[in-house]
Amino acid sequence: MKGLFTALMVSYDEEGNINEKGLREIIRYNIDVNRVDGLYVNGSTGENFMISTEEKKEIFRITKDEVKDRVKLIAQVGSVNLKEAIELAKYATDLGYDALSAVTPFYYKFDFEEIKHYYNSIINAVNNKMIIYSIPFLTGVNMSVTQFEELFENEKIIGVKFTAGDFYLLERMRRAFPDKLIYAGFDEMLLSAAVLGVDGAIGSTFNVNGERARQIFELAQQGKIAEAREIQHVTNDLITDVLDNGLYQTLKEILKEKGVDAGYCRQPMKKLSDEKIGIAKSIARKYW
Ligand SMILES: CC(=O)N[C@H](C=O)[C@@H](O)[C@H](O)[C@H](O)CO
Ligand SMILES: CC(=O)C(=O)O
Repeated sequence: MKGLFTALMVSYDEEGNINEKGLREIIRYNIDVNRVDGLYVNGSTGENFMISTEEKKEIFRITKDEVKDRVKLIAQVGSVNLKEAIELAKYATDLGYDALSAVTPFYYKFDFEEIKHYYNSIINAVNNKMIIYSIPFLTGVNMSVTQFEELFENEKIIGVKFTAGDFYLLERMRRAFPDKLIYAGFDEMLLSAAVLGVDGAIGSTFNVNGERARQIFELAQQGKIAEAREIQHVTNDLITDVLDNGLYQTLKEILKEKGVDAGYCRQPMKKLSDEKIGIAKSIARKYW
């Protein structure tokens, strides 16, 4: 389960319905061109927190059907609705997903005891493994090394997707948990995280920039830091341009430029203006 995982985008049509043909094209592009080791399905990048339970299941089903066993699959099932999270955990496990992941429960200020109960309830309901999805800038949930340690006492909890810029905490986690899987979550900090010894990375920009991400990660592992840094610089020029123009919408427009029917984002995310579509197209020309 080590390596690079794309946080999979989902193609929606202009009315916000899942475009199955487009989703399958995005999946194939990730396997054939980005050549990632796996897909992280129904994360933030999949616009998971704006869709229904049935739609989440449909995306899990289509993705597994398209991938078969060609790459590893992680199903993000986390939800403030714990019953939904358990239902999705069972569904994805039955489909044959290699691991589950769940975002820390958000919106209400759950205390640690509640968070721990949430993770153990999900993973103990199924015969599968759990990767904690920690993304404090969106959830407001910050956990300490000691709290991660308490969660990791459950052997079915095998790792964490660490989407934060706190490299002190990341180093402490690597030191404390040499046998757990740590995935870097911010693509713009991939090199720094790789130097600290993460096992892999999960990223939205890998939908278009998988090849450069691979180079950064592997060069870092070989100790070729100066070379890796040059590729991180280009990658971050790209990421800065994408973030300035609207993250998920721009990634979808770039995919369209590459012939992939990536569709639109789900409302309330807005459509890009014609001007911004033009900028997205120029980004696609500039970096490829
Ligand atoms: C919220 C979100 O999309 N996070 C992604 C994964 O953690 C990242 O891949 C970022 O999108 C990316 O690093 C750009 O900031
Ligand atoms: C990678 C990431 O944050 C996500 O899509 O869940």
